[in-house]
Amino acid sequence: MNITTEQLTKVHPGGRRALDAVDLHIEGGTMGLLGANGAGKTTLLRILTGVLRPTSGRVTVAGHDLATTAGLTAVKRTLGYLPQELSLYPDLTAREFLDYIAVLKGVHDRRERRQQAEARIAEVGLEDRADERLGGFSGGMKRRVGIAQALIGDPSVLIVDEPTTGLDPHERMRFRALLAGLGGGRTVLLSTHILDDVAQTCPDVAVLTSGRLVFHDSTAALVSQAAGCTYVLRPGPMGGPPPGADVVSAVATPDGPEYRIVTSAPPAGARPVEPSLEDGYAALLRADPGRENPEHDNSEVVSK
Ligand SMILES: Nc1ncnc2c1ncn2[C@@H]1O[C@H](COP(=O)(O)OP(=O)(O)OP(=O)(O)O)[C@@H](O)[C@H]1O
Repeated sequence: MNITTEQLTKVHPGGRRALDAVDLHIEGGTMGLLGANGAGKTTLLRILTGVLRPTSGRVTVAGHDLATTAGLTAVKRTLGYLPQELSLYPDLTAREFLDYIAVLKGVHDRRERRQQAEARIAEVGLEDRADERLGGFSGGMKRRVGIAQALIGDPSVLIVDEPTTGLDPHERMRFRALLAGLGGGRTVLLSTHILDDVAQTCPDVAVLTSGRLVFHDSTAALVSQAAGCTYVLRPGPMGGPPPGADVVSAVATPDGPEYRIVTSAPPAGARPVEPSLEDGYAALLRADPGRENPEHDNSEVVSK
């Protein structure tokens, strides 16, 4: 199912231009959405889900125009959303909560609701815990319930906002495996700060910077942004990273720090290495003048 935005712009109350003429076309499959804090990711997701209205521009999901009441209703039926902050009722069991969400989504037949809840519980692997109260769930289990509620109605578009933030490494791995399994036949849009999540689950990726779409291509193409400019450097115990280079990581070694850098002017002794997604992302942002302050210049006066 495809999603298209044309010249999509959102100026929030107070004048913050969170999205600036974004033209985006997603044909299907799983796409990662990256960007610094305040880059506009959540604003974009909230517009796509119909929670927020754009200031200008057009959004269509599977050909339905979100600006029309009929289009909005059709899109809400075909779309599941896991927001950053999902309120779970601690006294409800997972099964009761999913039943409640199904009621909110308009599933009035009790037997159908039960079938929906069972199917989603199985899909996210919570069969053994479905009758426990949500208040006792771990962070990872809560995210599974979050995905399960988004899947009620078997939507063909799934939008997920920073689902692995705060999860421990094992929970994150399990969650990634779950997300990868949901992609078949669905369009999944995953917003995250965790580049590994994108590297592991998303064939395609888009990057927002200060509300502008600065990249949309395959994840491999983002990695290759750093081809020929990624190095490892050990400057010795007293040495620091070379000025002008982006330090992607620094490892403490007995001989002093080892820096992984992205630079077009490698210092003597720098060893070239194969780039990762982190390197590619750093290389992309190097070219962006607003990278030091993602909110630097996108305020404007809004006239009423
Ligand atoms: N309701 C609002 N009212 C006013 N400004 C807002 C509102 N929501 C977001 N903004 C501003 O719009 C910009 C984009 O915010 P948004 O939450 O979309 O970014 P983000 O990329 O999701 O950030 P993060 O990664 O920190 O969640 C920010 O400058 C933010 O402060």
